[in-house]
Amino acid sequence: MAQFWKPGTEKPRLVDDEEGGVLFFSASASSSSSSRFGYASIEKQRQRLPVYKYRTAILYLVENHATTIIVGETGSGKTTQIPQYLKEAGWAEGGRVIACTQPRRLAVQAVSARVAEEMGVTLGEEVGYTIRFEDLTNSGTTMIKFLTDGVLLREMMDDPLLTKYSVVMVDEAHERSISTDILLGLLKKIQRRRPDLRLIISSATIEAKSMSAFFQTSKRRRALEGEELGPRMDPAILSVEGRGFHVQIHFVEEPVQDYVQAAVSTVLLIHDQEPMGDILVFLTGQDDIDAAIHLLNEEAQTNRKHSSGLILLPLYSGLPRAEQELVFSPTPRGKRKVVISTNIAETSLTLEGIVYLVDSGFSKQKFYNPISDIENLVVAPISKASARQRAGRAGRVRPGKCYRLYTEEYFSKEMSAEGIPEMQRSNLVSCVIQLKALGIDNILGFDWPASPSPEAMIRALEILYSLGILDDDAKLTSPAGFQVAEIPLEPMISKMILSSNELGCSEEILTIAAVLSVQSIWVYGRGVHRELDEAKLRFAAAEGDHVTFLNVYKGFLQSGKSSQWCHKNHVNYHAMKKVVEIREQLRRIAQRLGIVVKSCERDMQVVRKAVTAGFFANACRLEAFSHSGMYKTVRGSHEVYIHPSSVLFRVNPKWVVYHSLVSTDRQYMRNVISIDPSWLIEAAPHFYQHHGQNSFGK
Ligand SMILES: Nc1ncnc2c1ncn2[C@@H]1O[C@H](COP(=O)(O)OP(=O)(O)OP(=O)(O)O)[C@@H](O)[C@H]1O
Repeated sequence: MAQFWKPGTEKPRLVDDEEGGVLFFSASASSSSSSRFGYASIEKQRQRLPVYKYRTAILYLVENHATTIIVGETGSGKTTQIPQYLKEAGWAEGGRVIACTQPRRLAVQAVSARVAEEMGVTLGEEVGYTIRFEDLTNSGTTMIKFLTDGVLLREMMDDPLLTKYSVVMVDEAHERSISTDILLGLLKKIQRRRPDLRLIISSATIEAKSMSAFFQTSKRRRALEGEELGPRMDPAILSVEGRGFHVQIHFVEEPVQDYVQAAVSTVLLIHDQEPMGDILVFLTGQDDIDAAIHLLNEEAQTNRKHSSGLILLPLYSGLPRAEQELVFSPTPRGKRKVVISTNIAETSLTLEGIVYLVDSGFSKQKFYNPISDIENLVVAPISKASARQRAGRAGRVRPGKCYRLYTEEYFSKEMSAEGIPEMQRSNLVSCVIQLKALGIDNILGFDWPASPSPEAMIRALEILYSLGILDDDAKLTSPAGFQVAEIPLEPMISKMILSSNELGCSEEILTIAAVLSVQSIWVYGRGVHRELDEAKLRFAAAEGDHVTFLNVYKGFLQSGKSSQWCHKNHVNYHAMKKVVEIREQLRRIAQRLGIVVKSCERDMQVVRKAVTAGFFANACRLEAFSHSGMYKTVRGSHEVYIHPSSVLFRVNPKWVVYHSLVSTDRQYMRNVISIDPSWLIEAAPHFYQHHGQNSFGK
């Protein structure tokens, strides 16, 4: 096992701040920084990385084993160096390509840019990348290609044996996203047919033994498949010792009550007391991030001394590219960047100026209950593996400090070692459709690194059947099933888009699909609830949130996509720009699938019908005698409520469908639209009749 960061001996204490009464860390001033970091040519920097000493060993193992598992500290050089070693050793000769997958798009772009820079080539030529909706590779010249694991799965639809790749490196495999797990299962299958293909599984925080067990093939099978002719089929494990720069770890002495407030206080404390260097803060989502930025801005207005020179940069997946890229730009002299991020920045990224890390200890995670068929996005504690990855964003080009907003005792005794694989806590509708599209019919018998529950599988099959995506033999229907598999969105959204074609409202539905693909188009902040509610009223539509989104989108376009307009209306400018980007991409895909992009003008009934056609499984009915706004889900009879952020909060129409649920003290429906129950039977007769709930008395 790799060595991990040791908690610092120096414990910060929480003390009362005299001026503001907020709680601060009391950490002593940092030791010298960057003594080891001076100017060095890129070649020298590469040779200094811990992985360099293992170059020969890595190449030997890859040559001789079908699968090599590499565990090495964060920042030791796995992602940027190994693909280059492979290329230098000839694995990209003869038109073959070395692939390196990442769970996240941002990491794909950042590491490919870095590798192109190290190799002194133009990004998109010898080194390229592909992410959803964007391909920066050259089929004639690209030798090293970075891509998301989801994109590699999509490539398998056209080329099931991935014939153009000589090596596939599945990086950050500890994340265990659904795509990573499907990919691992399929790569294992491909290996049997392609002894020339090599796999590398890498991470700083992976359980190498269990991964190795997954790739282990029995001796009998090895003999049958003629191992003596090819590489050894038993996986090799290599542990890369050594780390970049020291990161001092600090824990709070007492648990914090409010991690957003504590994160803000810590940023201000670092700014007050520590030498220059940028700060990276991990919170859970756009709402937390907006709240933290709001608090820091308030601080700037009331107490300039505290916060002058801070440049605040949010970072989350819903942010438009241009805004995301600001986090990579150099910090102006005399300033300090504060990047406030979700776990999008947790793995793989090197942000050069980062010296200080603030870890809230939480992230938003999906949890699915196949019995109730309810999937929630909840704020939940992270695992030790995540905490180590977060700390590892510092100490990459100079020494760093990591402030954990949880106690050392909690970390060592209560935090789980690894997260639960996404496969075991998600709705599997998207996963099943992907496997079906890849021709895997026996999904229950598929060789998974961690098996999903059969209940979740059966639920998914049933919903896909009701959506008209699978037929009686559980095969993709033609054309609907194949079309839905082509659209890189949740199948329910894809189905909504297909239905909008028949209903003549695809213009509107593409906008709604784009808005549902970003986290929120509203600006949330502490103390601005009333202003936000008033702003929402300006756009609110009696039909519900989806129609309200159309009003906001129209207003945004009419304003000439103005940021002032957004500011005035509490609309998130970044999110709206992202909506415009995604909508354009969806429009192109829709046209390719033969969908006629057409507006229904003011007929919102067809828009609601199209939403119902995709989301009928999320239908709910208001309890007749409930004054508290209690709904019951039509399938399963679970108690749910309209989220206060919805324009239908307190309006409580009798029948609604929702897009997603969030769970706090209750189960709340987010993005809700009112419907007529007769549309449910129209949209999914099987689904409701099957559940014996076809009596929709109005
Ligand atoms: N954009 C960059 N600017 C400056 N240095 C960089 C950059 N990207 C990488 N590096 C240097 O290369 C080192 C290795 O980075 P790399 O991403 O290969 O490590 P890794 O072992 O894959 O880390 P992780 O497990 O965190 O993904 C970093 O620690 C840093 O010193």
